[in-house]
Amino acid sequence: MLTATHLSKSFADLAAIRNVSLTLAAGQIMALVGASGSGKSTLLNIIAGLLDADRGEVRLDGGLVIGPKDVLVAGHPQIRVVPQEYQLMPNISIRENINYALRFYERTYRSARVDELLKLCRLEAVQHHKPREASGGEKQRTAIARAVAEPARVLLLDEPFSHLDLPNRLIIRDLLFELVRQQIGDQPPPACLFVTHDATDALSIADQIGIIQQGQLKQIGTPREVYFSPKTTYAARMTGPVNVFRGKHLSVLGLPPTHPSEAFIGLRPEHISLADDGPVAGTVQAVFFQGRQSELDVRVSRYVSVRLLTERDDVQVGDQVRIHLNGNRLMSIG
Ligand SMILES: Nc1ncnc2c1ncn2[C@@H]1O[C@H](COP(=O)(O)OP(=O)(O)OP(=O)(O)O)[C@@H](O)[C@H]1O
Repeated sequence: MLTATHLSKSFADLAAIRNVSLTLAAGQIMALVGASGSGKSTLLNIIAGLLDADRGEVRLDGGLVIGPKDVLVAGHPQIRVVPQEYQLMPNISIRENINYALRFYERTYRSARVDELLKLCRLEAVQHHKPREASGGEKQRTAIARAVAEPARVLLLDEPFSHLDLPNRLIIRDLLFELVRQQIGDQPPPACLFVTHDATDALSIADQIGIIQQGQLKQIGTPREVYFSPKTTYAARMTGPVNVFRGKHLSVLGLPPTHPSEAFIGLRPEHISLADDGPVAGTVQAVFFQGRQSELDVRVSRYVSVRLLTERDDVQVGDQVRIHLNGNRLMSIG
């Protein structure tokens, strides 16, 4: 069990991390989602024992994770970090990069373990390539293989999806999913924490999502809890497309006045539908094709437009449509 308690960290007069606490159990994946500059990397480095916190502490299974100022070599042997820039050794092959992490092990075991990791991380075909000959996805997978080569209790990843195309993002997602279920010998599976500014992958893979804003952990919950019950507009927007309007707009949207007029209300696009007998009329302003469905912008009054999802593919800009909003899915977001 990893626990961070009341962590704070300032750089000069900038409070980068403010009183953050979290817990993460073995075999669990947590994603910290936040905008650029919200403090994600700073928090990750403190948890890894690579940066000293000003206040608070990190413990792994009860033992203190000591910051760099009090140890000879920064970091914790059971906490592995996959940095954003991979930091592979450039002059040796992918196989040798992974092998290096196991250099203190006996040769036969080492070779078998490297083979296993190359297979798991789908790197067999490129194992003899140098990092510069590898794609971003392959480098990312090499960095992950290297990090988990020895059994670890915690795997920390900084923006593991950010530079990758969709197929590679899916490979990494599946790989992380597999890794936290893998037990080596009698060791428990690792806990995994990653930081990201894009919640798409986080929603599909994480057991817990934390929303970080200006150094504060504003909300923590399952992906469904945070997605469907965000506490703030920021949490709603960080986790996906959302319509945000005021209580006073409910009537123009065909809904009863259940909220104070200045209250912010959110409604996900999937909870608004085109319906021939819908109570609200509007004009289609934009159509964004997304494959299985399209996202439509529909203007319902001079001041109110909504975004909705439809599987219909016969709708065009300028069409007059009728819509239905699912009032049961309104989210109070402050
Ligand atoms: N070593 C440092 N010295 C001074 N300020 C720093 C240092 N490291 C981070 N900061 C500042 O702390 C804040 C949080 O930075 P951090 O890198 O943790 O954010 P982030 O959420 O990871 O951002 P990004 O998504 O852009 O990587 C930023 O305002 C940043 O400029």
